[in-house]
Amino acid sequence: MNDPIISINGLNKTYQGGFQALTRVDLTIQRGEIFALLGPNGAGKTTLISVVCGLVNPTQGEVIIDGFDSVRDYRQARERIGLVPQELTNEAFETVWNTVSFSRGLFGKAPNPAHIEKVLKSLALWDKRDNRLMTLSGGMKRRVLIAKALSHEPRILFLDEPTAGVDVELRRDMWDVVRGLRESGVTIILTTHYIEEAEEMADRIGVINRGEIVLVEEKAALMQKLGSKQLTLQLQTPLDELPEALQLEALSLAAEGLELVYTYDGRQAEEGHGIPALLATLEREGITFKDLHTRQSSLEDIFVDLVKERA
Ligand SMILES: Nc1ncnc2c1ncn2[C@@H]1O[C@H](COP(=O)(O)OP(=O)(O)OP(=O)(O)O)[C@@H](O)[C@H]1O
Repeated sequence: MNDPIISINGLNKTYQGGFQALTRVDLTIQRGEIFALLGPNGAGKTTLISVVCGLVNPTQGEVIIDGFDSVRDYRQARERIGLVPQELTNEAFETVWNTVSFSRGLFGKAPNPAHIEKVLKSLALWDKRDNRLMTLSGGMKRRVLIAKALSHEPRILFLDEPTAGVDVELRRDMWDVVRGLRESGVTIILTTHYIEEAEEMADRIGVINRGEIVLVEEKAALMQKLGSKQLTLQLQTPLDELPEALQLEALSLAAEGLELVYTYDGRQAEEGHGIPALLATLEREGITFKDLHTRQSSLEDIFVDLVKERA
């Protein structure tokens, strides 16, 4: 798949006062994907999104959105983007319908009640269209934010921490909503602190640290490449030490000799992880086990490692 909807080329951003928030950022977002941007606090996520949305000017470099330059062709570029912020601002007394319709007007688009109806229905807000925002639950308010961002029919949706501070159930609902949007052809870029969220939803993952993109990878490939796996065997009888045939770097004893732990990475898994050989050796050595389990390192482990390495 190579059909970029956003191309970010050689982007630098130095704020007034001299702080460099982005350094040589190159990034391509493909049409129709869900891209998750991860990074620790202050890494530059908001700055990057703000530049892409034309809210902050780049110091160097360019952003092309669906063929339009974010600075030179600001209006056309901006029109293609919906930005979902974290919080609703100051519209407590407005109704859902008016708020969402008004957002569309801000983009200079002619009213289109049929579109607003479609958006509200897709976000399960149709029954609430005449409610004032102050009477909505937290989850509904968040969906109103999405409805507002979709009101002008953007092709790209930025979600800034879409589930920050919401409970687990609501988070799952939100994930379903986002997946539904993607089905409808919207390209989605989300920032999140919840690695589980990226793991659950993203097609590709980008990690930004100290203003630099340190990694961009298909989620599946990332888990394969960087994730390690562990096989733990619970032995029938404890071992004081490993017999010579089992003295391998990847093997260790744990739980006072009652567990044999075998660690291998994704690449080894692809090449044949050596588990059959290990089991054969155990049998030859007369070592029996009563149970076994495997564990795979999560995206969270991978992320922490990556950011730590570069700190
Ligand atoms: N207007 C500004 N002027 C000067 N420095 C700024 C400005 N806005 C952001 N910064 C700095 O740029 C860096 C990146 O900030 P940014 O808000 O982009 O990070 P972030 O990754 O979104 O962080 P968080 O996850 O905490 O929201 C921070 O060090 C911040 O202090």
